[in-house]
This record gives sequence, structure tokens and C-alpha cells, in this order.
Amino acid sequence: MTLALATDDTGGPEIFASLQGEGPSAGMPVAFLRLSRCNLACTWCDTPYTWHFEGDNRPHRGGATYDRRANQIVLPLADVAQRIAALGQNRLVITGGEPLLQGARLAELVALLPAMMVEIETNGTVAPPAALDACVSQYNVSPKLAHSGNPAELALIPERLAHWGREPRAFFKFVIAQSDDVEEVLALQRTHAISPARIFLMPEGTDSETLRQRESWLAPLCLRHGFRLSDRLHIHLYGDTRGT
Ligand SMILES: C[S@@+](CC[C@H](N)C(=O)[O-])C[C@H]1O[C@@H](n2cnc3c(N)ncnc32)[C@H](O)[C@@H]1O
Ligand SMILES: Nc1nc2[nH]cc(C(=O)O)c2c(=O)[nH]1
Ligand code: SF4
Ligand SMILES: [Mg+2]
Repeated sequence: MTLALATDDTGGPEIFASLQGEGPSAGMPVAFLRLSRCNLACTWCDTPYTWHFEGDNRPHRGGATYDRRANQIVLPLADVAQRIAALGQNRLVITGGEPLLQGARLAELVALLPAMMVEIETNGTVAPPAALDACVSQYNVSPKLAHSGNPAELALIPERLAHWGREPRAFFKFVIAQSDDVEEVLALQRTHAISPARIFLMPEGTDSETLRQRESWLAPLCLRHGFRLSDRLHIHLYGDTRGT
């Protein structure tokens, strides 16, 4: 059994140690595993190399294209597990791309790992299989608002959002580019009765200046609505660089 992984700048698998830069565990030292492929196509995605493969025009869900010859690495689960264990961390963040597209294989991967907390970054559109769900400590769910450019019927699936709303291990992390985007968050919060303490607003941006500027108007909005603010620590520390 194998996993399809994103590659770093050297062409190797994107498995690395870093500080979690976003959400409830920000600042924690963790191991990262970045998988390839996504079912959405956010206009501002900071990892388009995981899904926007060139050289093929076959249609793919969300308007992206999919190329079997793409720059992704397919590795046996045992090799992935060995590389993660070698990082010596006690917490693993699995991201992508959309990692739950390979959910069944992830369950097999976790079974090969030393005991670790497992955190999943997801766009919230794909259900985790029960075998994986049983090993997950935390879900960081980032539903995509209109400004992401995805059709709402693909990005905001009501029964999926209702599931995450009921899931106590799930935190919501909304990417915000303009203050108007928060109206959509408030509507989703009301519909799914989500406590504001489980909602993070995070500025869209891949450089410190943009993040700081957007945080200047996001902070008062968080105060007004009881939401939490997420910075993007890794951007300040390392810039928009693969493998960090
Ligand atoms: C690259 S995504 C991978 C996981 C999953 N596909 C998702 O969207 O949650 C990881 C996180 O980065 C966020 N993100 C991606 N591009 C961003 C950008 N330009 N500015 C701020 N956050 C961004 C996503 O919303 C998500 O929370
Ligand atoms: N340091 C760091 N923290 C992160 N938190 C979520 C990330 C992601 O891309 O899912 C990410 C990332 O790419 N790097
Ligand atoms: S859902 Fe996540 S990986 Fe997919 S395009 Fe959007 S931000 Fe990128
Ligand atoms: Mg990232």
C-alpha cells in the first residue's frame, strides 16, 4: 500500500519537522506530512503544486486538472512511517492537498507509527473513514468561503459541515481576505450552532506584511464575535517555502 505525497524543493517527499503555524496548536513542535491531490481549487491556495498539475486537460472536481505523470511521489506506507518516526516528534500534522482523499491509507499509516497525537488539516468536504477517525486527536477544518473561487456545492456541503459541527475534536479555521467574508462565517456558525470558541479567523496571505495588515481589522472582528485569531507563524519565520 502506498501514499501519494507532495514533493519539497529537492524533489523529496514533503515530510518535515516544524512548528505548527496555525490554529489551536500553533507554536507546538510537530512532524508534518503533506499529501498530494485536492478535490477543490482555491484561487489563493498556497500549495497549488499539490494539485494543479500541468500537462493534462482532463477535467477534475473543482475545475483543477489531474495528471498521473505529475510531480508527486508515491511511497510505500512503511517508508513514510519510517521517515515520520525519524523526526522524533510526538505530534503529527497531516495536510496536503486534501489528506482525507487518502483517508483509508492514512489509517494504515497511523497503525505503523509510534504512539503520536494526530492532527488533520482538511477542507471539510471529505468524511474520514472510521479506522482513521479512531486515531485522530484533532481536526482543523477549513471550509472554503465564496472568495476561494470554489462552487459552494463542492466546498460547503451541509451534511459534512453539520458533522464537523457536532464533532468535539474539530476546530474551524476560516481564511479571510476581506471583512465581508466574516458574514459568511456568521451564517455558517448560526446554521450549525458552532460555539465561537471553536472558530478561528485566519488572514489570507503568504507574506508577513499582508498578514499583519489583515490582522489589524480581523482582531476587532474576533473581539466583537468571540472568535479566535490565528496568525500564520511559519510565514513570519520561514516565508512561503515548501517543507516549513
Ligand atoms: C494548503 S491547506 C491543506 C489542507 C486542506 N486542503 C485545507 O484547505 O484545509 C492548509 C491550510 O492552509 C490554508 N491556506 C491555504 N492557502 C492560504 C492562503 N493563501 N492564505 C491563508 N491560508 C491559506 C487552508 O485554508 C488550510 O487551512
Ligand atoms: N509550519 C506550518 N504550519 C502549518 N499549519 C498548517 C499548515 C498546512 O499547510 O496545512 C502548515 C504549514 O505548511 N506549515
Ligand atoms: S482545499 Fe486546501 S489544498 Fe485544496 S486548493 Fe484549497 S487550500 Fe489548497
Ligand atoms: Mg501551509
